[in-house]
Amino acid sequence: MTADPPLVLDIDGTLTRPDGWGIDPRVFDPIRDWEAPVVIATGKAFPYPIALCHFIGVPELVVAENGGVVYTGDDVFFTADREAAQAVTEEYRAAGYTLGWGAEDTVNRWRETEIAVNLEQPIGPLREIAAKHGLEVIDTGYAYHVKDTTPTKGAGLETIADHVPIDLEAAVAVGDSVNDVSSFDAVGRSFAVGNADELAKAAADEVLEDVHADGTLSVLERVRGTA
Ligand SMILES: O=C(O)COP(=O)(O)O
Ligand SMILES: [Mg+2]
Repeated sequence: MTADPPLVLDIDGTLTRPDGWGIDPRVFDPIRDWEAPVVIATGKAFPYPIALCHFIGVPELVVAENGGVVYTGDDVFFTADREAAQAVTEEYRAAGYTLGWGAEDTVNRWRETEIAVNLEQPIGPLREIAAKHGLEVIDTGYAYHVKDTTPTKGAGLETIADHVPIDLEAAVAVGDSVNDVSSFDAVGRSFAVGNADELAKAAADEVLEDVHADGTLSVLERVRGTA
């Protein structure tokens, strides 16, 4: 008997339309019909992947904020707090910069363990201030994330596997950027979409030719029923 392997899916760059922005609607049905757990592992704030699972109609298994927030379907785990990142961005603002998301800032409004900065803002001073506070800045290609160095998507996956039956050795991960490298290390098989950054490409077992959701859909077709 064959089964589907568990999946670990990144959002931005991975489930997005091949032109780069917005979820590609073609991913909804394969995810909904997948006959094994699907974990959404993202740098986005907690409500975004929860809403994605909700609207697709699958159980909420989520690693959010690059591992800062983990949800097993029953319990939420926080592996950092927002205060240090907040202090960094306050200093960044005091130096005359902005986070770049406008007054209401829905990107950070519900973010609990890190802060994201728009890519149009200068990263040099952000990195300098973050380093003074013992934090790191990672560039996902969609935002700069000011974060504690401890949380990672991969560690979040281990937390999920401690609480729900999911075999990470059998799991397949798809991603596009530096924040997916730890996911790739945590699972049995990993794929970088064609648009992935160099770090993700170097860490993946295989680099796909197809970009964004085209790449991810090709993986789903290939690994369906192979566990
Ligand atoms: O929040 C980001 O910058 C990127 O999000 P992702 O991890 O889902 O690609
Ligand atoms: Mg991504």
